Amino acid sequence: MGSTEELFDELLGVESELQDVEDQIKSLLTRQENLHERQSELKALLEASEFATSPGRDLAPETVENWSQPFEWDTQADDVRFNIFGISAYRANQREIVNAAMSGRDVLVIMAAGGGKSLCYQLPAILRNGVALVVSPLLSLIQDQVMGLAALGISAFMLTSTTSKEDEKFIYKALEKGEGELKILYVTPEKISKSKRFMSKLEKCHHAGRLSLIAIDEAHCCSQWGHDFRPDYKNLGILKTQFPNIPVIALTATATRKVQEDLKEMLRIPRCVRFVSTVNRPNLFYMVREKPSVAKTLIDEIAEYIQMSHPNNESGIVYCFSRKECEQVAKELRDRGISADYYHADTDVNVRERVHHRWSNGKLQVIVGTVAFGMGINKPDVRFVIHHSLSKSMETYYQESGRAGRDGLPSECILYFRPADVPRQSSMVFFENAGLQNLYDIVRYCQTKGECRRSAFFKHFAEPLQDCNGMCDNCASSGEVKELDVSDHARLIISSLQNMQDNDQRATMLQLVDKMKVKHKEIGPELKRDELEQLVIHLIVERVLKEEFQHTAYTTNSYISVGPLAKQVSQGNKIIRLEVSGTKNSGSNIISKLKRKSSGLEFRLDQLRKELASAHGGIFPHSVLSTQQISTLCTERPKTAEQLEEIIGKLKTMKYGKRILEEIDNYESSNKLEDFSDDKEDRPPAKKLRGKKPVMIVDSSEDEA
Ligand SMILES: Nc1ncnc2c1ncn2[C@@H]1O[C@H](COP(=O)(O)OP(=O)(O)OP(=O)(O)O)[C@@H](O)[C@H]1O
Ligand SMILES: [Mg+2]
Repeated sequence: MGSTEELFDELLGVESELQDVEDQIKSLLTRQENLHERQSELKALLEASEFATSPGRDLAPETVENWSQPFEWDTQADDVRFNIFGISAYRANQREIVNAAMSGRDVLVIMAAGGGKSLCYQLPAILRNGVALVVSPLLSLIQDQVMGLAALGISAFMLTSTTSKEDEKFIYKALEKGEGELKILYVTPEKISKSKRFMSKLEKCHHAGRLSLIAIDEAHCCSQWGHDFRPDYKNLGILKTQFPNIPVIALTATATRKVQEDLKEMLRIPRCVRFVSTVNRPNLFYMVREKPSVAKTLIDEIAEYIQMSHPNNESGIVYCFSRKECEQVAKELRDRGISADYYHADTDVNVRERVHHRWSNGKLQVIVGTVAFGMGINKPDVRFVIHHSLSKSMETYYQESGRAGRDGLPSECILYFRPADVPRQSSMVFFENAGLQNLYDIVRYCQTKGECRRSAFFKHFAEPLQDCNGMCDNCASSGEVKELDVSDHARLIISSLQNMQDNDQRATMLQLVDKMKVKHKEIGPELKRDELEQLVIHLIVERVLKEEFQHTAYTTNSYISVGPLAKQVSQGNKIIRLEVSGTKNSGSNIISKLKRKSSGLEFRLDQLRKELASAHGGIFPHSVLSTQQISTLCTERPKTAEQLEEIIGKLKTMKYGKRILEEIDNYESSNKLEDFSDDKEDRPPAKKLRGKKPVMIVDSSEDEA
């Protein structure tokens, strides 16, 4: 036996080795967990892509039933669609969905934002006898819908915390006794799970055979895998249990298979007819811009884009990373003459609603918001969505950018990317389920210079590729993309990092790049600072490096360390290539091409719809005329009520026809006169461009009716 001292020394050694082993076990367990997670994700993706490419599937309804054949309600459905809704033709899958619901089947509708899901349940609700129940997650969405339907003369009500006693009485009477005219009733999910009184009235309505259908809008809120999970949505399965013979129509824009399967189970509609439309939004132009490192330069660029491409006050959204950034960006845009305001979770609810309302009515051009400005956005004519910083995943970016162009007209989605934004986001999402994985997916999207942006969405949602038709910067630009072999740079980065790690030092991305800036010159080709930053991010995404997180009392910092694939690069088994643009910033050419010119008549009809909307109780301008209808009116130029009816249907012609025809007539006469002078169309007043002195546009108080 050795001396006590020797024993003690050995004990220390063993303890330290044990600690080492425990650390290794911990890190292996984390790795195992991550791998399991990725494994199941990959399996789900594979399954989805097998499903997507299996013969006979072309994104059409998967059942053998033929929902496109003639049905007995065709004529009546066409009449309501055109003469009440003013919609001249069905979009993809709409007619089939209406037919399945009219046939009494449960239906699951997956349709991209703006695809026209509302019509799919509103039309059967009008055609079927009785009251349709619609569950929707947000008060603001419900209010918009009820107001829109009221403008069409459809008897729609909502039962929420804001409903007056009088209306509540009317609704309960209508449910219980069938008195009064009630066609569509909107409720929030809380009503179903929390109000016994409501459920008992609904029961009576059903018992008397007056419950026509149940629609569950934004149905992805049921699923924890969706992006807007709402606990009260979990209980909606009770509707099918209580009313098994009433068709349920669940609608969502979220495409992942996992969420779809979850929905079927939670809503208890296992045998529903499923209609999946493509995730593609062909009218959206996707583009990624290099984000200038100086904040002011970036705002100048954004302001210039808005003023040049959207000079007629066309609506837009700017998404920012933080609340403070929202406030700053909104102010800076105002300083440059753009009517902008901010929206985030810290703003007072009433102020927030006011901002949203002014924007919806076209009185405010731009909302600068955080992700909190989300689901309640119902505005169809958002012409641009700008991301001041990257989103946290492809899914979120798809949702946020997808708020543009819901009316199907060309709109732009611009994302400003710079590598330094990656650690900012990653230190927020690293603890989320697959948070880093999701973030790195969108980073890959941003860094791609040679591949179609759309293809990233198709891959993400496991859908066969479709043509982009030049509707993204990479497809539209003829700018040359060079691929550099930067494996030597990568090796240098790895060895420096290894060195630092061995000396118990660590570096953030910026510190690492600073270090490399000096060192890498010897190996060439020389990379610029921003290219070195791109490279470090590229290596993280490729798992050659990895981010590690350190918490302080105030913040979480991201440090870079050597990742699982570093060895392969060091040993020369993996080549690292970096894409760099041949021509710098070819995007600006595209931005100037996006410049829009609207005709004088378009502007006049836009003004008219705003005026008519105010005069008709402050409904939304797009409820009077959609932007698409305005553009048809500009080309067709109807002269009689009959001609107008062909375009906008009976109801709208009856309500607004006289004024619309007058406006077109006035425009034509004034233009005839002007034809003799020059083609000075009566265009909207040009917006003041940035001068030496900042121009503040303060919304006048007459705005608010
Ligand atoms: N067949 C159609 N033809 C022309 N416009 C249509 C048609 N169907 C719907 N629309 C219009 O498209 C716009 C978007 O419709 P809707 O609000 O129903 O979309 P959504 O699928 O519910 O989108 P989101 O997921 O964003 O809620 C509306 O202005 C609507 O009037
Ligand atoms: Mg909708």
